[in-house]
Amino acid sequence: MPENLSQIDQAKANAARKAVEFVESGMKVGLGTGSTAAWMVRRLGERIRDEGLQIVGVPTSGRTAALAREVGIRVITLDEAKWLDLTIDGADEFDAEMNLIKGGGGALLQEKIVATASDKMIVIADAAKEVAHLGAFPLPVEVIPFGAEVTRGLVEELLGAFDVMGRRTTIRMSGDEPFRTDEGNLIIDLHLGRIGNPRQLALMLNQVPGVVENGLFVDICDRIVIGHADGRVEVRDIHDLSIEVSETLIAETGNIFSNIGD
Ligand SMILES: O=C[C@H](O)[C@H](O)[C@H](O)COP(=O)(O)O
Repeated sequence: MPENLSQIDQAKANAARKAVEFVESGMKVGLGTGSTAAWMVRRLGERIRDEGLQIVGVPTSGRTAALAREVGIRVITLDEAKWLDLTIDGADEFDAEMNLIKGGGGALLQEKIVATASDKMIVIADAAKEVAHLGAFPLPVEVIPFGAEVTRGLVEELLGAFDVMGRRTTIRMSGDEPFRTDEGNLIIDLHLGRIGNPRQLALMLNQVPGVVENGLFVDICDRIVIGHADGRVEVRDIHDLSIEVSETLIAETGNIFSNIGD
C-alpha cells in the first residue's frame, strides 16, 4: 500500500483489504465501482499474483472492468456468470439496518443488478459514511433521456407524498453536458436531507415511468466492513442486528431472488 495516504483513504484501503479476506478460490465475484471498490480490486489483483487466488470477476462499470483487467482479474459478463458468490462494493451512506445510498459515481444500476444476483453483498466503507438516517447524500435516480424533465416533474410530485426533509432535484452534470451513465441514461439527484422510509421510497420511485433504478439498496447488503480513522476495521453482519430487525427483514422480503442461481 502506498505511504502518505490520507486517513480516509487509509480507512477505505483497510476496509477493502479485510473484505477481500472473504474471497476464496473458485468464487465468482461482483466488483463494485468507486474509490473504495478500487482498493478492493487492486487487493484482489495482489492475491491473484502472490497467492494464486483463482476467481472470475463481474465488474459493475467500464471503469472497474478496465482496472480489473489491469490487475489480472479474469473478467466475464453477468450473463456468463449467471449467479455470483459474492459482491464487494462501496456505498455513499449506510444506516444501522444496512440500508444504503449508492450511485455517487453513477454506477447504481449495474451495481444493484450485480449485488442482487449474488449470494452475499459486502459493503466496504470508511466510518464517515455511517448515518442515523439516509438522505444527507443526494439520492441518485437513473432515468432514460427521453422525457427526462417530465420524469423529473413526476418524481418531484411523488416526493410530496413522502416523509423527506427536502424535495429539490437536479440533473447531474459533467461539465456543460448532462452526465451519462454506462447505459447512456441520465441521473436525477434528489436532495432530500432525511429519508423517513427508505423501503417505501425505493419501491415507489421505480413506479415512475422513465425511472430505470434508484440508488436506495434495501435488504441487499449482508455485511459491512467499516474502516475507522484510527486504523480499526469493524465487521458487521446482518445476522448480528437485533432479533426484532432481523425477523422483520426476513418476514417482509428476505432476498426474494436468492434461489435463482441454485
Ligand atoms: O456509483 C458509484 C458507487 O455507488 C460507489 O460505490 C459509491 O459512490 C461510493 O464511492 P466511493 O467509494 O468513491 O466513496
